[in-house]
Amino acid sequence: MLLDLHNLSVRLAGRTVLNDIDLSVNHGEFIGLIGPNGAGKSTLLKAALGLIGASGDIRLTDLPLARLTPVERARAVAYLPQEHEIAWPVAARHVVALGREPWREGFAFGDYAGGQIVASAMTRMGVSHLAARPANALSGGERTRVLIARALAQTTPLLVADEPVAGLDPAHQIGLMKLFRSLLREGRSVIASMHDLGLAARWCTRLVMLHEGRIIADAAPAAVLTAENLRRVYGIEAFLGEAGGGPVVMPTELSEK
Ligand SMILES: Nc1ncnc2c1ncn2[C@@H]1O[C@H](COP(=O)(O)OP(=O)(O)OP(=O)(O)O)[C@@H](O)[C@H]1O
Repeated sequence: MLLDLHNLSVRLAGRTVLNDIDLSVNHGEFIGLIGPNGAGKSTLLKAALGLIGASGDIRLTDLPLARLTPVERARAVAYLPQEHEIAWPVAARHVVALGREPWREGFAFGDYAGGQIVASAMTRMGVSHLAARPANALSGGERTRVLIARALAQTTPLLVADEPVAGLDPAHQIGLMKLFRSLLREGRSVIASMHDLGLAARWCTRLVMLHEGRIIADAAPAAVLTAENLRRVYGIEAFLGEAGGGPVVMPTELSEK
């Protein structure tokens, strides 16, 4: 098991924001974490990584999270936060190279393998041509892709991404979905929060639907994205169909109250 959450609860400012979450991530899964604004998606991802306090059990790569050192954690899981910001005017290639930090040996002389991994992560995200550009002067979508390249360069078995497709154009959205799927063939897994239900339906192997801090569905996409669940959780009607050999989910209207 890459990640195992049991009885996870989070209270923020005196309010229970996550309630009794049980969730396991195995090798080779692309899990879409869906749910309306404020459902608790970011909180769940942060709590799972130990970035905010939570009660319950968290196991990462079969070990209690608290027993792992920061370097061991960073070798197990890479995290793309929701704010895709880079404040410093450093070259994009240096931002991606930060992903290699957890793997740097004390007195390594040159890092040929690391350099190759950084270059390959940049190629996979289509940002090689931006290598020398100051990262704080990139467009929003370019910055997001640089930060995803950094997470890929970390070569972790698990990638946790908070709204990775936000701000990407349609071609880069689909490209990223295909890239995540290709990681599964390497036995790696991805858990990503998403608002685009069409992309989630088509590319994720499993969807976890959060509503008011609780998991209300955890299954294959078609079983989670039902008319009833969409009405209850999002208050929307949607076209549910099929095209090009895969499911299509297109929100169409607000449900009647
Ligand atoms: N630092 C905080 N202090 C108090 N409440 C918080 C804090 N951070 C988040 N919350 C609350 O916790 C709930 C869950 O927030 P969270 O950011 O996890 O939602 P989300 O599902 O990621 O939403 P979105 O889709 O809008 O990003 C919200 O009601 C939010 O207002």
